[in-house]
Amino acid sequence: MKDLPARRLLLVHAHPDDESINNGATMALYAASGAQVTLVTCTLGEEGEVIPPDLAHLAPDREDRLGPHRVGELAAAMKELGVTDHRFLGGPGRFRDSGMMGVPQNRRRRAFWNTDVDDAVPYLVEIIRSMCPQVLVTYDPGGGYGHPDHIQAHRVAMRAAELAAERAFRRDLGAPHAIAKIYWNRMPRSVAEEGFARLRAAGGADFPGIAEIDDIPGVVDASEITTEIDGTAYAERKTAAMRAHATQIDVDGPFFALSNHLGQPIFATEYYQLVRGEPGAPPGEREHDLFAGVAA
Ligand SMILES: CC(=O)N[C@H]1[C@@H](O[C@@H]2[C@H](O)[C@H](O)[C@@H](O)[C@H](O)[C@H]2O)O[C@H](CO)[C@@H](O)[C@@H]1O
Ligand SMILES: [Zn+2]
Repeated sequence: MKDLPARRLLLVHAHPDDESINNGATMALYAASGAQVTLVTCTLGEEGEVIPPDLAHLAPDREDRLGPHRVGELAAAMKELGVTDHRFLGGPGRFRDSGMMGVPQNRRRRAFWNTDVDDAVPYLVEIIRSMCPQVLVTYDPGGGYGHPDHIQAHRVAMRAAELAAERAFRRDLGAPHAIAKIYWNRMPRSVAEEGFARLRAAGGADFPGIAEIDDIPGVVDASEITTEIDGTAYAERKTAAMRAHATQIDVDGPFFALSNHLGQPIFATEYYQLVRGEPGAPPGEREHDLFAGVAA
């Protein structure tokens, strides 16, 4: 197909930091294998909190310069993962971070949550039709943990995947392309529980508290998991990418905390649920490759 790499993976995320937390090892693994890894981030994370005191001036209720700063954090994180193709949906700053569910920022004019899905979708259709991914990764319908921008990123990603394949939809955005496999980010509850047991055994690391399992995005029963990607060889790259998001993530060895200072485990094996396309493993067995079963 054109002169594109043989394997092409597209990830759609809401804020700079989500990609490293959810898929850092997977992205590093496929980038190292020569696949094209394209990250689309829907906002700049303008409404985030700020962990380092010396950067507190960037906050949205102060200088409101957190968005541009996080663009730099994302670039540093991508360098750690070896990912060279990362884009903002509609260009940097088109859709603004909406804040947590229920805050007044949800209703701002440019808030991603306040955007009609069909106004955002064409920007992603154009990307899909230009890089022709065989695999798409995004959040489940609940956005992993209910953040409005995560829910909206799910909606835009799923709708764009559908319309990108429609022959009658906006041919000015490129030739139709059907994505072979679509996955949602998931975490088996049993693995999450084991991770928190490790954190407690380590005395909670250096964090003042420990997060709850339901703070981890996409936790489901292990029976829902179709695919696990063993990124052990890329654990240090994932951790380095998470450290690069210094305004949002505080890393302590194999553990981290967000700006709520509640410790969570870092997982080098990352889990997925195949929701569109044919599984690449026998019934009852998990895939160990997102491209399993995809025609070369
Ligand atoms: C991982 C993620 O999606 N982070 C979002 C989230 O940030 C959280 C938010 O600031 C919350 O108030 C804190 O308690 C929590 O610690 C943060 O992780 O929401 C932000 C605002 O929309 C967003 O910028 C950030 O990327
Ligand atoms: Zn997020």
